[in-house]
Amino acid sequence: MSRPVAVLVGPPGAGKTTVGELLAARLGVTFRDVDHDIEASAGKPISDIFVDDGEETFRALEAAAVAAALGAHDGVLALGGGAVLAEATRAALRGHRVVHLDVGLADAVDRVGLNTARPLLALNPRATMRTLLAQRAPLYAEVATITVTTDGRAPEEIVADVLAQLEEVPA
Ligand SMILES: Nc1ncnc2c1ncn2[C@@H]1O[C@H](COP(=O)(O)OP(=O)(O)OP(=O)(O)O)[C@@H](O)[C@H]1O
Ligand SMILES: O=C(O)C1=C[C@@H](O)[C@@H](O)[C@H](O)C1
Ligand SMILES: [Mg+2]
Repeated sequence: MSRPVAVLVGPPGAGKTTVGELLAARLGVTFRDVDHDIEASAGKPISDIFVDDGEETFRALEAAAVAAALGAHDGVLALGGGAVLAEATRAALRGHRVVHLDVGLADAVDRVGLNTARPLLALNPRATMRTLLAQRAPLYAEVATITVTTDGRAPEEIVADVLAQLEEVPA
């Protein structure tokens, strides 16, 4: 049984994948992204899972993939932006070092752009992102042991902040 050195959560565009890869490199550990795990198991992109099978099926696959990765990965683990919606996942995160990458509406929309790989944001990205940030803020706060703001900051600077805060939080 392994446990991640850090689990990254946050909205789409927070930089979980970007910062997670850099953080893992700095720590000399491997990086794993639950979104990629789900795509590998399903054999298709997340956008196709949403279209073919629906969001409810995706969320069930996601909760199972998070539970599996939490028990099997000892590096940096990034969760999908909506993983914290599942109560079971929030419970499973207790006792882990969970880093919330916080991002405001303007930066999140800028970063996500018009990328249709994010099915929830394919229509009206700005309004959807605003609703999503408001609904999920309390959930990210509930699971986080560390919160790092990412607005207007380069990934390297965010990683340095995460590393400094990780040193202060017992493993
Ligand atoms: N701190 C940053 N400053 C500027 N651009 C960034 C920053 N972090 C990430 N980006 C860019 O924003 C986009 C989204 O980043 P990334 O895919 O890492 O986000 P994510 O949190 O993993 O999103 P998702 O939940 O959709 O997987 C990418 O194009 C990335 O290069
Ligand atoms: O914010 C969300 O609900 C999502 C974010 C992505 O990471 C993917 O997990 C998927 O597109 C759903
Ligand atoms: Mg990502």
